[in-house]
Amino acid sequence: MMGAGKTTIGRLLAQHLSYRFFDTDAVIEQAATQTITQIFAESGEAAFRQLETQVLAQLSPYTQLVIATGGGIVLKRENWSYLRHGVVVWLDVPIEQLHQRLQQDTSRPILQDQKANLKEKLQALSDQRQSLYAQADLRITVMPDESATQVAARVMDAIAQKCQEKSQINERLRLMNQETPYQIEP
Ligand SMILES: Nc1ncnc2c1ncn2[C@@H]1O[C@H](COP(=O)(O)OP(=O)(O)O)[C@@H](O)[C@H]1O
Ligand SMILES: O=C(O)C1=C[C@@H](OP(=O)(O)O)[C@@H](O)[C@H](O)C1
Ligand SMILES: [Mg+2]
Repeated sequence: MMGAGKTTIGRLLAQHLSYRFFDTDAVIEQAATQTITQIFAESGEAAFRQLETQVLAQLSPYTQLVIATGGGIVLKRENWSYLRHGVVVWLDVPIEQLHQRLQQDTSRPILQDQKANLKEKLQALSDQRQSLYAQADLRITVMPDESATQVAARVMDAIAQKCQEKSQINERLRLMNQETPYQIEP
């Protein structure tokens, strides 16, 4: 979700891993030489979503990078084929924290006309997207008082564990394929 910490924690993860870091919103802003707010105002959300897909498609084949996406990346089915090139992490942050973080924010156009009932808007967006966020490989439930550094450390551990599980499964599959096939008596 917006405000969950994707940009902040993504950058920390990249530093820790010595990977390159890209934020799809920042790449779009640089390429369009417009802010996200200007793109929404002048070209509309659909145009923004197209740019978002283009940027993700261009970044996804690369390895050794961390991509922080916008919270709406999950909305297009096509985006999932690109996201699946990597390990997808869902930072699940309580609405109360998102609300606190985004009250003064002016850079997220979807929230700007709803400031009076920001919490309701966030709750509605979260409800709409919950089943999509749940398609992530990893869900990190962030505690209200957890710092970005602490969250980044937990994401690192969870990714390491996920990779270990995957390599164990692959090793088991490899061994199974090596076994002599069962012979049926004539
Ligand atoms: N764990 C955290 N604890 C407190 N504030 C955070 C934490 N993670 C991010 N923030 C703050 O919340 C705001 C939104 O973070 P950001 O990384 O831009 O989120 P996103 O990219 O998911 O929208 C920023 O002001 C950031 O400093
Ligand atoms: O959730 C969304 O639909 C959006 C999230 C934003 O990014 P963050 O999630 O980094 O705030 C940005 O892409 C745009 O304002 C739309
Ligand atoms: Mg962001």
